[in-house]
This record gives sequence, structure tokens and C-alpha cells, in this order.
Amino acid sequence: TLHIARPEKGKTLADFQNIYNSIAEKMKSESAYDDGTGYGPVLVRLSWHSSATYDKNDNSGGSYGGTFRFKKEASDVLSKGLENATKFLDPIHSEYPWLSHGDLYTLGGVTALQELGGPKTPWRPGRVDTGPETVPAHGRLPIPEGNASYVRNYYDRFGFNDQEVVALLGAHILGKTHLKNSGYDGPWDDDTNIFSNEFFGNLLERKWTLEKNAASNMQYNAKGGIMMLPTDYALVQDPKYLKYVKKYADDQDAFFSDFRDIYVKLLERGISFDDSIEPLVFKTLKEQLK
Ligand code: HEM
Ligand SMILES: CC(=O)Cn1cnc2ccccc21
Repeated sequence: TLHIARPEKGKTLADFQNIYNSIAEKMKSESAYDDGTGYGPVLVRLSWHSSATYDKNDNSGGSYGGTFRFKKEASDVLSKGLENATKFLDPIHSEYPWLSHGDLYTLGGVTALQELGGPKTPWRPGRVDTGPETVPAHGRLPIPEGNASYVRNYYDRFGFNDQEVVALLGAHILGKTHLKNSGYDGPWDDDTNIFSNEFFGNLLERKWTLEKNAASNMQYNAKGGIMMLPTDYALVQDPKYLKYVKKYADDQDAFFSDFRDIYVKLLERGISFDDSIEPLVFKTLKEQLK
């Protein structure tokens, strides 16, 4: 499968900054969502799930075709909860019907990441909607129960190495698990909508206890109401992953630049961009205040 980027005709940085601003303003006006967590985390998760079907073996899946818009893909039980993000973005798509769904879902994640204090993340337009026949079968999303070898093998399908996997999973500093979505529960602290390297400090510094939760799933809990999925905890169980957990716990700047790089790589996986397509770097709302 070949995915050639074709940027929307005649659109400039200003046009995409307008979309960024519409999404960011809507995030601000709907900040009460999910008990005050806001829409940022679930928008980041949608950008990940819309890219997570990629398979390097035939270059299928990934963000290019915007296939998450089809119920066949969005109905994957492992994507439960993401209907909140697609419903949030529907009016944005109506306001900018010329934007492809693949560009919408990935731009939504970049906007959310930057508005939550994350790194400035270059973004390139040009994903083109493909039809329902291109929706990959379910089974390409990761399960939370996996151990370190499961995680390593899963990301091998993207061609990501150990350093990239650890950086990418640092996104789990954002947002929450919800029993009604995934059958996992927590965290119960409040600052789950600020992007930082704390995920790694939590892993290393807290005392973790493996417990059965209210949905009879095993998860790691620590005092102070934070939790980890088995796939999160795998990062400190495996010595090769642990090396990078320590690096990122000690060095927030290194985490921010490595996360930015692998997040861009994820959102663009499988797409051929012409070198003439300049990556766009958006201003945050705060940076645009007079
Ligand atoms: C081993 C790979 C991964 C597994 C098994 C996994 C699993 C999960 C699960 C079970 C949830 C809770 C969903 C819910 O109950 O609402 C979740 C939430 C989340 N995930 Fe992941 N995830 C993985 C990788 C990633 C990656 C690569 C990113 C982004 C780069 C990401 C971003 C998020 C975010 C931001 C949330 C919070 C969403 C919210 O607050 O509604 N995850 N993940
Ligand atoms: C603060 C923290 O590490 C909570 N946390 C740990 N693993 C997570 C997975 C999805 C959402 C939140 C998650």
C-alpha cells in the first residue's frame, strides 16, 4: 500500500493555525469534561489509535486514510471511550470540511499535546481519506495485560526500538483509565492534564502493589491514588526498557525532545511526504495573546 501525502490545495500555515485555535478554544470552553480532566488526553489517545493500526510488513493501516471515522474501526472494544473524542471533533470537521479525517485526528492530538504543556510538535498535512474497504481488521491495537516481550514484539510492527517505545509510553502521564471503557481504574489524583516526565518518576519512586480491580483486572496501584497498567509496569521489569525509564525520569528535556520525535514518527508512519512539504509548527493559544 502506497500513501502519498497530498496537502489540501492552497492551504497555508495560517489556515491550519485557525483549525488549531478552534480545537484549542473548544478544549478551553469544555474543560469540565471527565470530571475536569478536559478533552486533551482523549484527543491525544485518538491520534494514537488512528495511527496504531500500522503494519510495516505491507505498509497498511496508520493515520493516512482517516479510517477511524468508520464504525467498523471505531467499534473495536479496545477503543471504547474514543467516541468522546470523535464527537468533540465532528463540529471542527463541519467547520473545515476540506480537512481530511487523517489530518483532523492527528492535528487534534498535536493541538492537545501543545495546549497541555507538551513539546512543540511539527505537523505535516496531506493525509487523504480512503474508503471502508481499507479499514484494517480488529486485532492491531495493543492489550493492556501484556508483559515486556509482548510490548517489544507489538512495537516491532512499527519498526520502533526500545528507546522509542519507552518515550512514547510516557504519554500515559495524561488522562485516566475508566472502568466502563477499558476495565482499568484510576488515577484518582488531579493533575492528569499537564504533560511532563512524571510517568517515569512515578514508575521508579512509588511502591507498586499488583491488585485485582473492580472489573477483576490486575493493575499496579500506589499510595496517593496513581496506577499503572501491566504494559506500563513492564517498562521497569525489563532491564533494556528500565535504562530509558531512568533517563527520562532524570531528564525532562530529553524526554520532551524524544517524545516529540517518536510521536511525529507515529503520526506519519507509512506516509510518503514530498520534501517540499514544510513541517508546520503551531503557536499555542497563550503565545498568541497580544
Ligand atoms: C502498550 C501500548 C498501550 C496500551 C496497552 C494502552 C492502553 C490504554 C488504556 C487501557 C487506557 C485507558 C482507556 C480508558 O479506560 O478510557 C489508555 C488511555 C490513554 N492512552 Fe494508552 N495505551 C498504550 C499506548 C499509548 C500511546 C502510544 C499513547 C500516546 C502516544 C497513549 C495515550 C493514552 C492517553 C492520553 C490515555 C488517556 C485517555 C483518557 O484520559 O481518556 N497510549 N491507554
Ligand atoms: C499518572 C499515571 O501514570 C496514570 N496512568 C498510568 N498508566 C496510565 C494509562 C492511561 C492513563 C493514565 C495512566
